[in-house]
Amino acid sequence: MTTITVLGTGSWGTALANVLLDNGHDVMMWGKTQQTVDELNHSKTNQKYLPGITLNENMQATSDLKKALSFSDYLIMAVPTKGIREVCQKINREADSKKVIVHVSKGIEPQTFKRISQMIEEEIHEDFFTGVGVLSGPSHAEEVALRQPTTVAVASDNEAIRTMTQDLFMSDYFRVYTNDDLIGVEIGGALKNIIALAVGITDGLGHGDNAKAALMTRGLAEITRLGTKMGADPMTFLGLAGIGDLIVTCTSVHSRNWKCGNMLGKGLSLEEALSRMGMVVEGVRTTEAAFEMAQTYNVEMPITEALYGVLFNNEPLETNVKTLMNREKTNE
Ligand SMILES: NC(=O)c1ccc[n+]([C@@H]2O[C@H](COP(=O)([O-])OP(=O)(O)OC[C@H]3O[C@@H](n4cnc5c(N)ncnc54)[C@H](O)[C@@H]3O)[C@@H](O)[C@H]2O)c1
Ligand SMILES: O=P(O)(O)OC[C@H](O)CO
Repeated sequence: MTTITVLGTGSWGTALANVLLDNGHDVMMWGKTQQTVDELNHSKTNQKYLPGITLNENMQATSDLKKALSFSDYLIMAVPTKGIREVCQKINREADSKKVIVHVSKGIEPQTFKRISQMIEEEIHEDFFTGVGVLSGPSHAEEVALRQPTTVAVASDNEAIRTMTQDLFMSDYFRVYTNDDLIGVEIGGALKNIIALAVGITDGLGHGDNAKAALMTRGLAEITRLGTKMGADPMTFLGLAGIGDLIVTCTSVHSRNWKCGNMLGKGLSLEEALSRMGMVVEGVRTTEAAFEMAQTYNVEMPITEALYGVLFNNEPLETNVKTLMNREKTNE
């Protein structure tokens, strides 16, 4: 049995804590919302994020970060990309020992173009830092919390973090592969959300499966182009953190990014769609980052550019579909 601290009491942090508890580990969750913390402790549920699901009976949580950090030196960080730096700064204030941090978030920071492991490395003081990894792949919290078969990859430059994380999470319903391409695993997880938004839009517009397949296939080409420019191994995009996650996010009824895109396709504004979601839709912020990266590094990303125009410049959906279809003819 290992002690583990999970930071973030949203859908994904809760589902992953449940996997670790099912594996017999001693887990402490930390969240900033006292009501959710109380519910996890007393009802063993998290109705806002995982409605109708009863969690492991040993589920425990606290809103006291110092207590959560003194519980374990192995941290799972499960907060949206936007909150990563803030949580790291809080760790610097409250920690008293070195930590391994495995994050499970999927995004890239606009303007800096930083991946999440890079933000963590920048923010966490060396006195509190052992190393960083990422757990990613096709995995919706709603299914993991129901113990439905799921496969993911763990990546880190540190082999001990890869194998330790694999050992802690592996179970008969949660299979973990190691991967030594940290850049590729993080980029794949982040960029697939852009394509899922685009697929949601095309589905919302009433287009068919041909359009969906086209966006996924040409989307994977964009992800691979930018990813390799950032230093990823192109083969990673044919694995769980690449095409695997792209498939699930573009086709699952659980996907927040697909649902948000679908509402846009049906005519809602971005503000309306986001407020109806009530959960993080990482692809919106990542579209901003990837659009800027494409310009800066001169990478061709037509789907990302079209989506950026829709999300941030109020460009009409149908016009952008026509623009994509009528781009200069080219070779596949
Ligand atoms: N939900 C999934 O199925 C799933 C699966 C794989 C990866 N992810 C990724 O995990 C990350 C978290 O997603 P989620 O689905 O759990 O989101 P969510 O919207 O369900 O929950 C987010 C949680 O983070 C908390 N939070 C937000 N900002 C915070 C801050 N600054 N400090 C502390 N807590 C903060 C919120 O209170 C909430 O509890 C995202 O990057 C997402 O892409 C989600
Ligand atoms: O629900 P989404 O769109 O945030 O996707 C969640 C996970 O990344 C799927 O693997």
